[in-house]
Amino acid sequence: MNDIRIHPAVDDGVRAGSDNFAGASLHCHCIDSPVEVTVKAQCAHNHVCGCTKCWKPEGALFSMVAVVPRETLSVTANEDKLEVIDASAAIQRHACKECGVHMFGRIENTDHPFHGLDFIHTELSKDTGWAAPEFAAFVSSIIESGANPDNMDSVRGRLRQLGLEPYDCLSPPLMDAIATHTARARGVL
Ligand SMILES: N[C@@H](CCC(=O)N[C@@H](CSCO)C(=O)NCC(=O)O)C(=O)O
Ligand SMILES: [Zn+2]
Ligand SMILES: [Zn+2]
Repeated sequence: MNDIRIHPAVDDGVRAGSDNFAGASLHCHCIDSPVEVTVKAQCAHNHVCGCTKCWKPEGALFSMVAVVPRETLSVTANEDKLEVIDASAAIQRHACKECGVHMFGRIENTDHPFHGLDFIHTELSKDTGWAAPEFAAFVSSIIESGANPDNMDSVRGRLRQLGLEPYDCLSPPLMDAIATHTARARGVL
């Protein structure tokens, strides 16, 4: 089961972040003039994601993605290299045109439960203070990217071994938050 590679940041064990960490800068993979994004907050809900939309480093089965308050994030270099991958998606992912790395995902729909939060890939920072991933989301979705359906027990077993409980959507607290937002929007709560 150990030969299942989830993501480079977790394959050798999940590393805890630092308590008094207040953010750092992220860079894309360009050697020349990399895009720089500066975040002035610790991230929250860091998780590995199996969905087909999140950016994954070469060869990784999962992405690793977290959220920060939108107002704590700014593009501080080479913003002209960024483009939105899919303007129709709930999360508008701003990626570098040259290296393809996603620098941040932003939700512009003010009715979306996670409006106000930006999605970032903390591995793009050389700083190790970022909060560690806490769970695995959209695990079954890796099959949509071509993962072998017969391997799913091993994948879920490896995730549990790493302390990353596997879910086929988001974690229960986040799913409850989405449902609460929806119930309030419908006036039933
Ligand atoms: N099976 C689909 C699932 C895609 C999906 O719903 N992704 C989630 C989580 S991404 C971060 O955890 C989501 O919020 N999507 C909204 C969006 O990406 O715009 C697939 O794999 O494509
Ligand atoms: Zn780049
Ligand atoms: Zn995802």
